[in-house]
Amino acid sequence: MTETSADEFDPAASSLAGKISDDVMQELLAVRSSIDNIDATLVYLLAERFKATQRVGYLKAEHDLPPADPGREVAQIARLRRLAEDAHLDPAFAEKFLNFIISEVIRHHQAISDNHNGGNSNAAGL
Ligand SMILES: O=C(O)C(=O)C[C@]1(C(=O)O)C=C[C@@H](O)C=C1
Repeated sequence: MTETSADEFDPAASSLAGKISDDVMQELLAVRSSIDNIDATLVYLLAERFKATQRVGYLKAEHDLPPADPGREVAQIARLRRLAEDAHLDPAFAEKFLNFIISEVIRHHQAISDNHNGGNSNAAGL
């Protein structure tokens, strides 16, 4: 089987090795195991989201629609802020995070559109 970068991951890697008690290190590693699972899930979720937005990007390019839809973004942000509050997550962080993702999506949409229109801009590597 081909070795992937995930196979090289050392879950016990730490700058704290040898500096803290074994008990504390064991507890830290146990919590980090959950963090690693959550981070992996985030990567898969983001990959799925970008697959979906790529379809939107092609649809928009084919129909000559602008990459950004500010009205949609306002609704999305208001919704995510409400969800964040319910989940006891800082709504300002949720908004910043969504804006960060959306700005990357818009960059991808722009690259798809430029490509579709015969340009050679390929900022998003698409
Ligand atoms: O739904 C769209 O129209 C998209 O292009 C997707 C998306 C998003 O990432 O959620 C990105 C850009 C738009 O401004 C709004 C939303």
